[in-house]
Amino acid sequence: MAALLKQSARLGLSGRHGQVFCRLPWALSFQRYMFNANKKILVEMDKSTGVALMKMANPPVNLLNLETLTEFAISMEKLELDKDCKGLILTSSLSKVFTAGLDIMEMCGKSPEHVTEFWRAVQEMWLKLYGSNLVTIAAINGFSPGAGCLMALACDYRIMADNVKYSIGLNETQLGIVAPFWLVTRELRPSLFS
Ligand SMILES: CCC/C=C/C(=O)SCCNC(=O)CCNC(=O)[C@H](O)C(C)(C)COP(=O)([O-])OP(=O)([O-])OC[C@H]1O[C@@H](n2cnc3c(N)ncnc32)[C@H](O)[C@@H]1OP(=O)([O-])[O-]
Repeated sequence: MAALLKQSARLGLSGRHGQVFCRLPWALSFQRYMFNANKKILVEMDKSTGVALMKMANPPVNLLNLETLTEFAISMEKLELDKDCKGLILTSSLSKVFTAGLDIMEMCGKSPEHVTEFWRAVQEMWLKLYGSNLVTIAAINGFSPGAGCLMALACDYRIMADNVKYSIGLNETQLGIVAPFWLVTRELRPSLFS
């Protein structure tokens, strides 16, 4: 994946929003930094390649709760502000789960205010990823139901571990959750709305 990004940079390929890559100056080579606010989202930025590796790290199944979604949005903002960052690989620190999707406990028995705040954070996560100027790659290294699939769809490229046990898909209707309109209109059935 890093090689894919490097190759894109060498060929001068454009990102989704017309961003053109260029080689990094020698002075920045081999520089790395890491950040994580609450350790649910780990980011390792390699300035020599311009590629950031972002790992979801919320065991046991990387649930996307309000805290994790907020941390994700902040991490994306930091990377967007880093002029050296050209690409992002989004993956999981867990061995067999990319993410189990939205934490359904955030929608169960909670106040309307909390649920509103939670869904706003879900939309913000999608906006940050889908609207990113970075070249984004989802490295799906395990199960990826519901919002895990949404995250993968929001990236420019998706690569999934070659294991028949792992599944990916939008299964939220089985839980009585309707896919948000912005997901349907922008990614699933765009031709219907253009
Ligand atoms: C598209 C836009 C809308 C999106 C909607 C969604 O994302 S809707 C969501 C769509 N997502 C799904 O439908 C995911 C369904 N989950 C799965 O398919 C499996 O958990 C797995 C295959 C991801 C991992 O299998 P595994 O054998 O490695 O792990 P395990 O199964 O033993 O789980 C460990 C613990 O996590 C708990 N927990 C899990 N998920 C959720 C959740 N979403 N929430 C809360 N809790 C959840 C589980 O109950 C258990 O708790 P316990 O008993 O320890 O207190």
